[in-house]
Amino acid sequence: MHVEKAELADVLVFRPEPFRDDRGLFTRTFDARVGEQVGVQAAAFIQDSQSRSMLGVIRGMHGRSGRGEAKLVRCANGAVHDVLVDIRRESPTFGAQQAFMLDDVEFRHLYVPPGFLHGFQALTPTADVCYRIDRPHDPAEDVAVAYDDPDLGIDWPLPVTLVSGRDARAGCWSDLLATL
Ligand SMILES: Cc1cn([C@H]2C[C@H](O)[C@@H](COP(=O)(O)OP(=O)(O)O[C@H]3O[C@@H](C)C(=O)[C@@H](O)[C@H]3O)O2)c(=O)[nH]c1=O
Repeated sequence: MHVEKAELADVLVFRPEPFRDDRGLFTRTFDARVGEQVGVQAAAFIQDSQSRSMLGVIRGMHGRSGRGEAKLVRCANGAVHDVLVDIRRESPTFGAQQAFMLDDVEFRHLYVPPGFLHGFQALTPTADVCYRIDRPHDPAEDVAVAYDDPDLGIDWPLPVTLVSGRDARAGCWSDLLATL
């Protein structure tokens, strides 16, 4: 498993080496020893989640107030266009965004430190995204910015087929900036 630094400060991309044969494939999805070498402690991730999205669905852009949460994100089935936005004022990449292809071919696995907005669009008929967080989910700390906010200007690859009611009502980037 290799680890690459993303363009966004402190974001890491874990790249496993899937083993394929006539049966299908085997891949490690994470290796605690590799994580430890780059400062990511596997034991910190205390809640695992999985979502399934249909083609064109967007979930995001979601963040967390307070001290935020760190995340490990991967796509176990299908493919997603995954987007991060750095919302850490003190960061050299504050306000910048980066997109990643997460799929069940390369199995890239993102480490996202606290202080980011996160969202994705499903690129396949179904896409299963698995993520682990280092604090229990608390809806009271949910922060959201509209996926189509013009100031954020995220370039989603497909027409949008569906978003949640919460995401449809999400606030704007400039309002979030005023709170940071
Ligand atoms: C995120 C989450 C949701 N839920 C519940 C709340 C709600 O009833 C139902 C669906 O929640 P949502 O509609 O908020 O799920 P979703 O829109 O998929 O939210 C997720 O989006 C991606 C982009 C992220 O980065 C995640 O951190 C998370 O915010 O599941 C939990 O119980 N635990 C959780 O950790």
